[in-house]
Amino acid sequence: MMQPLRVIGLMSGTSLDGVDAAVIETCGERIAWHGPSLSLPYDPALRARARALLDRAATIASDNPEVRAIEQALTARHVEAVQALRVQVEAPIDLIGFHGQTIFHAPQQGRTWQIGDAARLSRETGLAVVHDFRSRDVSLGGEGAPLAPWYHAALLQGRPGPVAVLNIGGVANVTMIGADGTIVACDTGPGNALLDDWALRHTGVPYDRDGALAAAGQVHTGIVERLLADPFFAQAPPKSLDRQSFAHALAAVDGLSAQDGAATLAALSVEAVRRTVLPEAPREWYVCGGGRHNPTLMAGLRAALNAAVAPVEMLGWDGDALEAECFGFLAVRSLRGLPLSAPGITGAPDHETGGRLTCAGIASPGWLTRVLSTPYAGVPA
Ligand SMILES: Nc1ncnc2c1ncn2[C@@H]1O[C@H](COP(=O)(O)OP(=O)(O)OP(=O)(O)O)[C@@H](O)[C@H]1O
Ligand SMILES: CC(=O)N[C@H]1[C@@H]2OC[C@@H](O2)[C@@H](O)[C@@H]1O[C@H](C)C(=O)O
Repeated sequence: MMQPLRVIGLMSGTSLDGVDAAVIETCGERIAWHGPSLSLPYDPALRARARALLDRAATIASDNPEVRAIEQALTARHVEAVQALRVQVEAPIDLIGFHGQTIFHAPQQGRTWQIGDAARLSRETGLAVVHDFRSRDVSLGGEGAPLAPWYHAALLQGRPGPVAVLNIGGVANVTMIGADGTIVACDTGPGNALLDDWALRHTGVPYDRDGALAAAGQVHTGIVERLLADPFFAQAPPKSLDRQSFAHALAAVDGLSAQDGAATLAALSVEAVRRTVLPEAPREWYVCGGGRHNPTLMAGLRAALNAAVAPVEMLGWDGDALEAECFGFLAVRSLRGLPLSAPGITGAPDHETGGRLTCAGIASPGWLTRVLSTPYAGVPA
């Protein structure tokens, strides 16, 4: 068994609220230690600039000066996150897993785009960086997302299925571990993104804090049903979404009161989860991501799913750090050539690895040889 590496995982999700960073010790198959974590918010101006990119990312060139300027500003925030976390850990860090900021995701066009300057991150921290986790999967015909399932499976090891982990970020995604350990995963639909955009427009606050707006409104079920008629919802996994895939839902609720619009968008997110086509009905749903802080979404899920629904804290996990930890875990898997995806997860043709290593300005670390020569012990049960 390989000695675990001490890794900082960095995730900046589709909510565009900031960078989550977490320390994890792992060999890429098991988790030896969950270290400290933190979140560094983007300032509102940076968030607004990044948000503005999303609507035009499909047609912008990769060397567009605004993209590159935002990329540098985001990278600087990631460097700060690493430095802030490092002072909390006495022992040295071996590696960084750097997701980057997704600004466009269209696997059917062979394209997924995460911005972030891995070479700068490596140079300014003096650490090796694994990044670009999704593009190999997409180039092989996979969805490139979700990639958290191997981490969810490692966390759930030994827990009898069928059990589901639901991440409610800007987009929501589920991992289901079946009774025989089979992993099936996909994005379920919008998570918080539509609610965030709606709340910003109507209240000036970029999210529906504690679900208060939605709780005070009426669900317009006709609109929810019309939106759910989109073939995405009846499609079996694998499938994934861009943050903007359901931006037209905002137009569908236009004209409703702030409360009714929020209630209707929250119901869309919940109903999309309920209708997700899974091979087995999970008996337990464990929820991570910012959406678990929204009591209206959580109450909706409890009412809609014929199963136990609880935040992942019930299992002793940290639902705000989970995705950042995940990219630390996947960084080690990438170094070892272990799968990041699989046919039942992203629709990749086989168990596929991915990610790229960037070491800018640091000597070849001794542990790298050790990692690369450690045989893979097998697919985690
Ligand atoms: N107290 C709260 N009440 C309601 N919503 C909340 C609360 N706290 C966080 N959220 C929601 O969680 C979001 C942030 O969630 P999270 O950090 O999981 O998203 P992300 O990682 O950016 O997304 P993704 O998983 O899609 O990449 C906020 O934008 C907001 O919508
Ligand atoms: C393309 C992309 O960045 N997708 C994200 C997004 O945010 C949630 C959902 O959509 C999920 O598919 C994925 O992130 C998680 C961490 C994943 O890959 O598992």
